[in-house]
Amino acid sequence: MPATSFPREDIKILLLEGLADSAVRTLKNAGYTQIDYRDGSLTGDDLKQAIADAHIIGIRSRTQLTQEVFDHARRLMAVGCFCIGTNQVDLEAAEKKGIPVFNAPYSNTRSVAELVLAEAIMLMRGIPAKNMACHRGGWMKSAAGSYEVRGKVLGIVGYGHIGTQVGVLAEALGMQVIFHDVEPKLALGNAQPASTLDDLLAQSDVVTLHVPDTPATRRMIGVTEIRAMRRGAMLINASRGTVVDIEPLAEALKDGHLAGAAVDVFPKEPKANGEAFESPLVGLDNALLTPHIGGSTQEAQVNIGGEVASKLIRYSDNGSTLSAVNFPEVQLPEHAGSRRLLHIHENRPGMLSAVNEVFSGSRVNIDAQFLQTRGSIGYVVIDIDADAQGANAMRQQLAALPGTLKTRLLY
Ligand SMILES: NC(=O)C1=CN([C@@H]2O[C@H](COP(=O)(O)OP(=O)(O)OC[C@H]3O[C@@H](n4cnc5c(N)ncnc54)[C@H](O)[C@@H]3O)[C@@H](O)[C@H]2O)C=CC1
Ligand SMILES: O=C(O)C(=O)COP(=O)(O)O
Repeated sequence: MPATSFPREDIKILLLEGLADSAVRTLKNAGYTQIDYRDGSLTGDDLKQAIADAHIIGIRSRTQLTQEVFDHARRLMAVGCFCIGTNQVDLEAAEKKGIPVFNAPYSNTRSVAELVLAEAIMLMRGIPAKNMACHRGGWMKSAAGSYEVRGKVLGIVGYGHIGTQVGVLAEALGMQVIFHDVEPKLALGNAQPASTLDDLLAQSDVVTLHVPDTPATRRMIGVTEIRAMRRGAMLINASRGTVVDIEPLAEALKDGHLAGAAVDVFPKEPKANGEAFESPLVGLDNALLTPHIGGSTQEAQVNIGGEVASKLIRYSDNGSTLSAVNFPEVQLPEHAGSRRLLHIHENRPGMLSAVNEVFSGSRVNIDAQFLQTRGSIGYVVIDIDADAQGANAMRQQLAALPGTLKTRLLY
């Protein structure tokens, strides 16, 4: 195993939110032994204290990594989001500190899509209310308000990885798929783009949301949009709780404007199992509520554990940042025979020449150099022919350059 800047067993890894065993196994197999594994999420001072000495942190969707938290993370070099969404991380704050953030963009896509399809069927059959009635000793045997999904219109808002999967599965059941996205998208199967969001809302029997949490999607489904949906239509939200205004949704379910809703994500979610869940939707028989488990399947979690842990290891061992969400992406070859210097800096004119200046004044030979910039940061990787001491001296000179955010040396 090639040596890294300091021994792998000295690299402290904090894993929160009960990540799958595959994450721990992958890290241990690569030689990382200092793993602080915790089942729940952390907040406030507990999080700041726990992250203070960590070199790598792994989280899921609950842990909020804010600017303030990053300010306490003195040694942090990488973040792994063991999920799709990265809205829980202040990506700009991470970027400004030279910390790449990795996620698993596809590993739970199918799990969410399957749940959504099942929910579409459940809602069209009025199962949430019938199930509740049975639990209360009632019997609601009736075809009133119960429909097949075949031939019905499914409106997908956000036609990305999950949205397209939902569309393909829904067509297999004979649904007619329309979609709305802010980007031009290749329509799969017989899906058709709606001309506007309003057009989609007006046409759909079931509307399902698959947009990320962004300033533009926050409360994008408010009272106006809910009332623009067809009377008796259904709404599914397995995206983020911020996307739907929950009070008007509760009202529409109570007054029958909407016949049902399936909601997996909420504006306020408990931080851990066992903490009380509160929502205006609680107690409504036509609301199918799930505790943010769209991506919580064995298959998804095992795959995510291996995928994100591997990305963190590659960055730690080799410097590669492929598929980082906030960082210049560099896919690097092995560096056997060379010492590798990583220099993360503010992306401003003259940085590269300042870096090269350091080498032109030295007797150190450069074997290879890679540069990539993105947004406000630049990332230079320099493979050099030097002994450990010489390489470390070069690293110190690079670290002293104005505009430097972080340097690392891989032996
Ligand atoms: N409930 C759960 O457990 C899970 C929830 N999610 C959520 O689902 C979201 C979507 O995931 P993916 O499909 O993988 O993401 P994606 O990035 O592949 O697709 C999102 C789509 O939304 C579109 N979009 C963005 N802003 C929009 C707007 N204002 N109006 C209309 N369309 C807009 C994008 O152009 C893109 O096509 C994630 O960001 C995450 O928040 C993801 C996994 C599990
Ligand atoms: O992948 C995502 O974005 C999700 O929402 C799933 O998050 P989780 O891993 O269940 O906390």
